[in-house]
Amino acid sequence: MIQSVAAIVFGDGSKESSMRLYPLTKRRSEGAIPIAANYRLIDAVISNCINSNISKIYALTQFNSTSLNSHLSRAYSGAGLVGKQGFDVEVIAAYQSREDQGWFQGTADAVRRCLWVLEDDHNSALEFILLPGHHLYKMDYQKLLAIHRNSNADITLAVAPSPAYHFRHNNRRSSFGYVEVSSENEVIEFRETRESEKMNPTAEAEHSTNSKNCISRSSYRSMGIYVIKKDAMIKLLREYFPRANDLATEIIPGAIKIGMKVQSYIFDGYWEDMTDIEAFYKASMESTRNSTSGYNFYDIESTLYTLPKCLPPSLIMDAIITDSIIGGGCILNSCNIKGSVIGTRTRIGDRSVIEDSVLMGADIYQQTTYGDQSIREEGTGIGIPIGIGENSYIRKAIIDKNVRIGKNIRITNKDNVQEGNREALGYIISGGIVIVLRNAVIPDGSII
Ligand SMILES: Nc1ncnc2c1ncn2[C@@H]1O[C@H](COP(=O)(O)OP(=O)(O)O[C@H]2O[C@H](CO)[C@@H](O)[C@H](O)[C@H]2O)[C@@H](O)[C@H]1O
Repeated sequence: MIQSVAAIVFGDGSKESSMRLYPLTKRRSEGAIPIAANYRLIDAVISNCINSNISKIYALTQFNSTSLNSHLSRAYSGAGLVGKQGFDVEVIAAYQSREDQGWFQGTADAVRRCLWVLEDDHNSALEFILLPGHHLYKMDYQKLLAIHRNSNADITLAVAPSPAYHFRHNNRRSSFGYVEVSSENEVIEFRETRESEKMNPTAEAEHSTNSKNCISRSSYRSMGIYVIKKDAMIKLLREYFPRANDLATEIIPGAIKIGMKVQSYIFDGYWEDMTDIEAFYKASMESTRNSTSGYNFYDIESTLYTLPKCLPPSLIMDAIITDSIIGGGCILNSCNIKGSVIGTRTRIGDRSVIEDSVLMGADIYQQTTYGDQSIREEGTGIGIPIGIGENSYIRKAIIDKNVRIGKNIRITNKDNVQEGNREALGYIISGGIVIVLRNAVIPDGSII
């Protein structure tokens, strides 16, 4: 286990950052979003730490953090993580004190206000690895740390080639970190680039020679992942930039300006930073295919950990299921499921068809008999049990947790709406994908 480095995982900081995956973040932070039937997004980053033998992990949480805090402490604290003794995830929820009034104002402010914990005598870390908590990727952080140490850098950024995908589809993205590096991969320039300022994608991919400085340059996208020497971090946050709130827009460019050594680690593996609903949907659909693209959930060399649950095996009766993943404890009657993610404790009624969709499942098994007519009031939604009723058709949708979907409904985005807020009716359409809100009730016969 590496004792000299500790990880700082960012939960979710603000209303703004939580909007990119809205409405999945209406009542939870980004890291707590269920993914691939059995997991939460934050499991990917925590598992990277565990698989990289980083034993001390601080999770800084603030906005909509109840379910994230609960998942982290139940899954990874104390005896929760079976067979992985010595690992510790410490949740530091945003707090106020006599000196520090108000909430954390950004990533730099959050770290600064937790320095007293990070500086603790019991904490032997000499470096910190700072990680966004909602990205889906596998990275051996030891490789990143090796680059950082071998180049004797103060800060090392993980960077990725900029895929054209982000330029073509990502209209809602407000900013990303644009990095220029020298032929030795030292960072020459870092700036957080607004959508309107984006460089031409073809030009960006090209390597260029800066005639003035005679430096060969290449451009990359920052992954928002940083290794920082403890001393440098304390100096940057307390002495040089005591009022800076944000790491990306203030601290990193500031460090380059004052001459600190900022190195880059080029990562060319699968990485999805979940910048919007379309990205989440795409990553979910990839999880249903046995292909080399996408996140490998089946890699025994790097286990994806999560909260162990005492769930019975899924009960599948006369159903036809293709190209799909099914979580634990589901009850699937005579239904047809294709290209879909079926979350834990999902119930689906007879003759229903689910295609290219993500069902997040349920937190509880309902005690009512499924479809009990005696408690149903037609057209009102009253008496509809959690799950999908019989004879319903759902295509290209995300159904959040604990949703009660009646019988004979159709969710296919029949009018081909691209963006639409129908929260009062229990759903939102984003990028042409219908998202049914957590706990929503969709009455019998509804057509969306
Ligand atoms: N006060 C707070 N407390 C706890 N958590 C907080 C927080 N404020 C923010 N966070 C979390 O910290 C992470 C970074 O969030 P930011 O909003 O600062 O940057 P963004 O994700 O847009 O871009 C970043 O990541 C992209 C890659 O996705 C880079 O390109 C870009 O340079 C970089 O700024 C997110 O996981 C966010 O939820």
